[in-house]
Amino acid sequence: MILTVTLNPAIDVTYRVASIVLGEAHRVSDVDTRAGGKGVNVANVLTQLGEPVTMTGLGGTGFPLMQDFFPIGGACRRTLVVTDGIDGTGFWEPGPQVTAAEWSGFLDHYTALLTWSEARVVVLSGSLPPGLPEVAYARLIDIAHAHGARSILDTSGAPLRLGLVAEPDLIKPNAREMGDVVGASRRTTIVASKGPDGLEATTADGVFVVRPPRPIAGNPTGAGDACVAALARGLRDGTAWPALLADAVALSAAAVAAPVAGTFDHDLYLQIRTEINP
Ligand SMILES: O=P(O)(O)OC[C@H]1O[C@](O)(CO)[C@@H](O)[C@H]1O
Repeated sequence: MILTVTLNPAIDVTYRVASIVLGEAHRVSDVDTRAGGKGVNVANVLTQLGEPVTMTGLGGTGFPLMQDFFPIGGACRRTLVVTDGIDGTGFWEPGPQVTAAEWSGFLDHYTALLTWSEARVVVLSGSLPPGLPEVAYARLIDIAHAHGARSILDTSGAPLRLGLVAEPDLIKPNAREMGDVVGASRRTTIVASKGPDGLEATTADGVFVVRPPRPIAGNPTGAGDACVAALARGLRDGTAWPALLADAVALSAAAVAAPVAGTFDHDLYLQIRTEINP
C-alpha cells in the first residue's frame, strides 16, 4: 500500500478561458472544482492506475474528502488555475493556521496509520500550512522509516532543505528547486524534473535520463503529481530505473493532456509509454 500525506490540501478551482491577457477581464467558459493538493492528486492518479492507496493529511473545514485526514479547525484553502488549454497559470492560497495541539494530534494519528496500514511507501507532498514547524517533513520521514516504509518528498524551500536531514529515499525537485537539494545525502535518489525535457535520475546505480518523445500541450498543473505517483509505484515494486522513468515521463505527459490536476489521459499514457520503450 502507498500512503500519501497532504498537510496543506486545497479546493482546486480550474478556470478555462480562450486566452489570458494580464490586466484584462476574462469570460470563463468552464469551471472545475475538486478536492486537491499534491498528495491528493498523487492518490487520485494511483487510484486510476488501480493501485491501493490511502490518503491522510490535515483536513480543514470545507475539505470534502476526509477519509483518513485529521480534522483541524481552520478553513481549507483554495487554489486557482487559469488555463487556455495550451498552458496554465496558478494562484495558491497559503492555507489555514495550524495549532501546536493539532500538529501533535496529527503526529499520533499518522503514527497509528503507519502501524496498522502496512504502508510500504509514504509520499509527502506540497507546501506546509502556516503554524507547522519547517522540520515537519523530517519528522514524518523519520516516523515512516521507523515503521519500515520508504519515503518520497516533493516540496520546496526550507521544508525541502530541512526534510533532507531525514534522508528521504527519493526527492523530485524541478529546475527552481535544484538549489535546495545541494546537501542531499548520497542515499537519497534525486529525480530532477526538467519539464518538456523529461526526467534525470541520480541514483546509487548511476544517472538515467528519459525524455518525452514529443511535446504535449494542455494544462501542466498536476503533471508533477502524476510523475510522483509513477515513482511511488516503481519504488514500491523495485522497478529498474529506465522503465520506471519511462513510466513517470509517460504519466506526466498524459496528465498535461488532461484538463485538471489529479487526472490523466489513459490512452495517451499507454501510447507514450510504448513510444519511449526503454
Ligand atoms: O502544496 P502546494 O505546493 O501549495 O501546491 C498545491 C497545488 O499543487 C497542485 O497539487 C498541483 O501540483 C494543485 O492541485 C494545488 O493544490
